[in-house]
Amino acid sequence: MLSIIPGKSVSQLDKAFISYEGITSLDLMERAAVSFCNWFFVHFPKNENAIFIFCGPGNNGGDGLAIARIFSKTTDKVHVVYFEDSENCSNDYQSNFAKLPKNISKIHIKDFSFNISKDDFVIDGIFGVGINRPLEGIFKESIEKLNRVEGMKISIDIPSGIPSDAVLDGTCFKAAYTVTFQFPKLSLLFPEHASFVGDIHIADIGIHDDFLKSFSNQKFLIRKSDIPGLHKKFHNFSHKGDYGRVIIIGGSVGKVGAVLMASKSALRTGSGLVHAHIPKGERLVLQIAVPEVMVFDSQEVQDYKQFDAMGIGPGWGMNVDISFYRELLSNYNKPVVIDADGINLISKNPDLLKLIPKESILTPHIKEFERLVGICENQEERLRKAKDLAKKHHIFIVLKGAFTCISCPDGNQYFNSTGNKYMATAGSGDVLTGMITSFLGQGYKPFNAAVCGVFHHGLAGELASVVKRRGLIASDIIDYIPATYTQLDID
Ligand SMILES: NC(=O)C1=CN([C@@H]2O[C@H](COP(=O)(O)OP(=O)(O)OC[C@H]3O[C@@H](n4cnc5c(N)ncnc54)[C@H](O)[C@@H]3O)[C@@H](O)[C@H]2O)[C@@H](O)CC1
Ligand SMILES: Nc1ncnc2c1ncn2[C@@H]1O[C@H](COP(=O)(O)OP(=O)(O)O)[C@@H](O)[C@H]1O
Ligand SMILES: [K+]
Repeated sequence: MLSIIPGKSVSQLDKAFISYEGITSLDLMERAAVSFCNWFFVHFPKNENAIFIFCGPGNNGGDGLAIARIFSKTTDKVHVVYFEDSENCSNDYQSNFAKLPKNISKIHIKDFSFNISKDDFVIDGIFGVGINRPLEGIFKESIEKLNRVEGMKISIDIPSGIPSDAVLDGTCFKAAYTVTFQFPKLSLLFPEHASFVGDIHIADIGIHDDFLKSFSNQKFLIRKSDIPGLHKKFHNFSHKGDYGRVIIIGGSVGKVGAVLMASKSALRTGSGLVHAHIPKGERLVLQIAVPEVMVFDSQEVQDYKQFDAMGIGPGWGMNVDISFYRELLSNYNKPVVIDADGINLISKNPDLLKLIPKESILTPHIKEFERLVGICENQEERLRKAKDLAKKHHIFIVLKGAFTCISCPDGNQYFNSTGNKYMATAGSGDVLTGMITSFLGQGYKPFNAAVCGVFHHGLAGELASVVKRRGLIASDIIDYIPATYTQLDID
């Protein structure tokens, strides 16, 4: 897992790393600039347009200057727009300013015309993680002007204005891309910043994972390379019992599709035996749609303990016999997955919270989460409350959305890196419920089930989006679950 370091620790990290590597801070800045340019050249291989690089007074501006120098080797159309005289800027800024070649034009921001055409590049090196107050004066005015001009806008490390760990207060540069160094800054993952951050690329500057870990703040990004090691291996003589017997409990008149999608997803994720518990009158449709699923109503299930895992809540409605739910949670002594109305019912009956088996996984979207913990001002507050809830009740909270966050009982928080906007469609949460339930039933530890669930779910969505784009529906995600095993080379 990739550690996410708080902004205030970045300079300590920097110092420790350069002394460990035996390099200077200027060398590290050069690595950052080279890494940025490598990304740029791959992304925009045929660039013949002007590149305007806006450099603030700190090391983010220093990065901008080093980038300008590298660009100037291949084009004469590089313009540095600066805010402060070099002697008032950081040391590494000054060194890079002194190294600027002659073919780069240097313009003070006050003399800049903001005459930028739509094919030009606007590179934002105004502020990085060192920002410590909302923008004012010339910085605010310039960024507001830049947000109005056309051009391909790219931020270095973080869009100028966003604090690295908190929610934006005031003005911010609006980037189409953010090329961030070594790890994503926490605030890049907040929904409030989506329209400023654009697409995120993590540029490697050679600080290895183990080194980062010692500066981590219990926050991590889940990467592709983390996933294979979390999967169980099954031998060639495995039988369906080894792959788990699970049940999805939910459905109500007109909402049985949610159970259908969750149970089909559990099958596609690898469950050996999938059962569905839905109201009696709704059985036929599910049986016809997914004949592999065994369908029951509550009278027919004698003992829920026979199941290796349960997924509770898809399409359940609020008209549920709460004493049945209470008994279900009280008598089952293994972790369960709770989603949708399973969560909403807990919000209405908070005494249920303490009955949830330890290490269970709750998968709320933002609204469901706020029903549970109260309205939150922003993502910062949601993350704080998710962490507290997970610790207090010894459960996992999977707060869904872009960069879904898994809060763990030990206080760690893991952000998913797969998925996309096309997955914002009815039923995609039911698919996730089925997938996590399936992994639990296959004997995965709850943490591994949650991480594999969100990662494979997002990856299935990405694969389906290649052909479906805005037309993607939740069933398409299910169809692509098997392909995620191929992608990750998991047999
Ligand atoms: N270890 C790393 O991650 C590396 C970081 N580097 C770069 O260094 C950046 C951080 O550099 P700095 O710490 O110099 O921070 P910044 O470049 O963000 O600038 C901080 C400076 O701006 C001033 N300032 C802060 N908020 C202001 C505001 N609202 N109005 C006016 N002035 C304000 C501060 O007093 C300080 O002088 C990173 O974002 C990244 O771009 C790279 O050079 C290389 C390695
Ligand atoms: N913009 C997005 N980027 C990445 N994933 C997304 C995005 N929007 C939605 N998702 C994912 O799709 C799923 C939606 O779940 P949910 O809101 O419960 O949908 P539903 O209630 O319709 O089933 C979640 O897993 C969420 O993380
Ligand atoms: K920036």
